[in-house]
Amino acid sequence: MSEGVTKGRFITFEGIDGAGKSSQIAALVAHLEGKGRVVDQTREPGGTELGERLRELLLHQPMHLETEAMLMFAARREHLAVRIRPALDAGRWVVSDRFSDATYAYQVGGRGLDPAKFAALEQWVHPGFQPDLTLVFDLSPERAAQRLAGTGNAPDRFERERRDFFERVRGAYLERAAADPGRVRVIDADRDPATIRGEMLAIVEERWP
Ligand SMILES: Nc1ncnc2c1ncn2[C@@H]1O[C@H](COP(=O)(O)OP(=O)(O)OP(=O)(O)O)[C@@H](O)[C@H]1O
Ligand SMILES: Cc1cn([C@H]2C[C@H](O)[C@@H](COP(=O)(O)O)O2)c(=O)[nH]c1=O
Repeated sequence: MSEGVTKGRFITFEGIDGAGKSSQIAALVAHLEGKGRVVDQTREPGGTELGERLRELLLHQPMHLETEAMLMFAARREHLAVRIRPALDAGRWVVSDRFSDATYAYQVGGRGLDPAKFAALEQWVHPGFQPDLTLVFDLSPERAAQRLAGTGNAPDRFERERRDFFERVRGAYLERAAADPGRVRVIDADRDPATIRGEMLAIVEERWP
């Protein structure tokens, strides 16, 4: 990296549907921009023209679980090539609503994908590359379902899953956090938004004052 260019950082947000990620992403982006960072906010599946088209299929079209996992990684491959890597190389910060931990949680934990197949896809698509920081918003499926019901939005294919599916997804996120505590931080999302925001910003500030 040439002198004078600030190194870009890659921060990802994770959690079961309805845990409250979206609300907090906006707060983090505003905080980082307030500190003069140039931030690229994005999401998965999605973040590119092709990725957004794949998102439509993934959220609405029934498919085999391995097809689902491979399409998640296909969208991610494009996202890395077109958006994430160029932004980081240019010194920008990238804040993404989900990345590969979501595939581990939803497809391995939730659907029962063979973890060796997940590891092979991860190794193919981003060998040796992980987010600098991952924030997992941890909430019970019961509370998350109440929150989602309150939005009045029509549920997608994932949001229509049963409670036990989300229990497994939640468990897989916690497993992933336990395996890599330096990168993955768990935030108790069953609190008021201001308290959650304070803890989230403290974690980021501690790492990059
Ligand atoms: N801490 C909180 N306490 C109570 N309600 C909350 C809290 N955080 C978010 N909500 C509300 O819960 C709903 C879901 O929040 P949000 O869209 O941020 O979740 P999400 O994790 O991004 O969900 P998804 O992954 O499905 O997009 C929204 O109506 C939001 O206003
Ligand atoms: C990246 C990724 C996502 N999913 C699921 C998780 C959510 O239910 C949707 C995305 O919707 P969001 O409201 O924007 O979070 O997709 C998944 O199953 N596997 C993945 O890798």
